[in-house]
Amino acid sequence: MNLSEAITVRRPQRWDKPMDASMNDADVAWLRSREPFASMDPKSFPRTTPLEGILRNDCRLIRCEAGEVLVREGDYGNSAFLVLAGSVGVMVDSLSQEQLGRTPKEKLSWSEALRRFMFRSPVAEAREPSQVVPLRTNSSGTIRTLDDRQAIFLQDFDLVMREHEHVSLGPGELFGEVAAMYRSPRTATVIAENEATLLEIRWQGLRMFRRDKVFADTLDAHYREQWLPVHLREIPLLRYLPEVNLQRVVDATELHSYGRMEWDNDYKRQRKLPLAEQIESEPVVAEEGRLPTDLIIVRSGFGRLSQHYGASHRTTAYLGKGHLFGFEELAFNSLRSENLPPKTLQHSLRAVGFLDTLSIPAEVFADAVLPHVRRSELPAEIAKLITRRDQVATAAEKVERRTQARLPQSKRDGLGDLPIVTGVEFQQTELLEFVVQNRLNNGQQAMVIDLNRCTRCDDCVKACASVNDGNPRFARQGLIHDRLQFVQACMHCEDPVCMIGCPTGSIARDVDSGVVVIHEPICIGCGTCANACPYQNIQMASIRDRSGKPYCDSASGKPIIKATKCDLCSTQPNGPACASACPHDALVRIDLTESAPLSQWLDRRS
Ligand SMILES: Nc1ncnc2c1ncn2[C@@H]1O[C@@H]2COP(=O)(O)O[C@H]2[C@H]1O
Repeated sequence: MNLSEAITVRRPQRWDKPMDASMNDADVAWLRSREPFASMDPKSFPRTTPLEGILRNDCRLIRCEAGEVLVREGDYGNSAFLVLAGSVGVMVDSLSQEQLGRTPKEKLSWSEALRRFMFRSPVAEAREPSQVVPLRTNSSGTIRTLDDRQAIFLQDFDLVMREHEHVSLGPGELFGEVAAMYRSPRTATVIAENEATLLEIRWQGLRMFRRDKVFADTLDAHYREQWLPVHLREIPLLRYLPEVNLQRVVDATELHSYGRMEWDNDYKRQRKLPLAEQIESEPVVAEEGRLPTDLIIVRSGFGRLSQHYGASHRTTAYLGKGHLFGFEELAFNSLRSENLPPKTLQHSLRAVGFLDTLSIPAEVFADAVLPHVRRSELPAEIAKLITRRDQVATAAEKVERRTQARLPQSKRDGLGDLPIVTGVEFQQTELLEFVVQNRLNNGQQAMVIDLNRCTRCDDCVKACASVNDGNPRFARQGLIHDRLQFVQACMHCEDPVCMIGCPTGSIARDVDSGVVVIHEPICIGCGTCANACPYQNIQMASIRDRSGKPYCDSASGKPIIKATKCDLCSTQPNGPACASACPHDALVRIDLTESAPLSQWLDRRS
């Protein structure tokens, strides 16, 4: 290429779009005079991202009023908040969905489902008035515009604060850092107790502030003390650990982050790369052939397991939240007899998009964790190894008692040479690679069609429309691999990017079922979720009444718009209409966050 003909443009910069364009020099100077920023050493920050720059571009000042719901338990969010003035209450007791303005989706009875079907409106996207705006009962929240924001308020705020235990946070205290740093659901609802000023810090800024050692250490110590024990206890392997052992694990665990949290922005570009290049571009967490040094637990994000295959790599499985890496190798190494060489890692682990891990050092794993893992939770080969070792030990004790002679060590451990299968055996490598490449492994309820059986009758689409206001929540289209079509319908993702930034908490995950639903009365139609969904599985729809008249906003005269998507027919007595309507058993809703369900489904059909 002749460079003299090139068109030179300024490459987009990280701070081209500040979080709050109205943040000015005076605001930044004022913030710099307050803690924790006053004590931060500007020299800790690189020239390209100075402290003042982070304050100006990654933060915004928010004024809130008593009763405003600032974050809701269970939501996803990517910012934290520093209290500058006033106070907020962190609700120790969970508030009900109704108190947060959401209407729980309850299953309809068969008769009610039938009645609704019979009397459904001929108008597409028809809604009753109660579905358009929140019911103004005493317990529901109301939406108000505050400055340029849509804020949701608790109506019976005084009563809620009196009746529910809460912790008050005042000036200088930070909240919302758990979800912002670790991409996990909000652990509590936080409400403004009075008129308060907050500094909202988006996660990129929060990570940059960690350049200041005191700030980073404070944040880490707080996480380690308050949240790490909770997160570790959620991992099945550590469920039965005595308290003292858990504390040992807490003290020794290291936290690591790989890749970029905004994976959703990158993946469309990356998936066009040839596979080898794609894999090479992924940050390596642990490498095949090396000795395992830690048990790695996926805290959030996604990982790819691969093995060398000729000059390239072959994907063998993918990992998601809660999955373990290196377990079998570490267990083998700690149980093996001395005459056997230690096992090296059978796979490499790479971050796909972003990956947050917890690493438990090998010796802590061997001493404090492995002895307390239930046999039923161990891989069969490892359980066998332990059983054989215990049998030998018991036999040795008997012999010892009888003969008073000591059994030689080599003999006692001599049954360790059992075959150990490490990692996940997988034949459908190309399918796995396709799933990871297109980040379909984010889907907990992906819609997959077996094209060998599908006759294109569209009964699935028609069934969806019949239970969804005359408008199907998907079209029979989507990525195809071999005989499988991965349909563009909400997958109820493990990492629900769509839920980040919803200003009213309208899009939320049902705690029991894991289904991501939109609570329409509090949806303000801003489109944040639809823009954020990396798979374009959310549509914005103008809504009407049963006679076909559009609803319009009384203040602006503009049509009322609502976000719509598949809700997995969570109110239907028979589950997802798409799957039940398929006359050819060609459509399935399937969990793609694990490799196994898809391969098992395919095995059953072949
Ligand atoms: N028991 C608690 N004491 C103080 N703050 C809490 C407590 N529980 C939760 N929080 C804060 O409330 C926030 C809710 O959102 P996050 O989970 O992102 O981060 C959480 C913490 O910052």
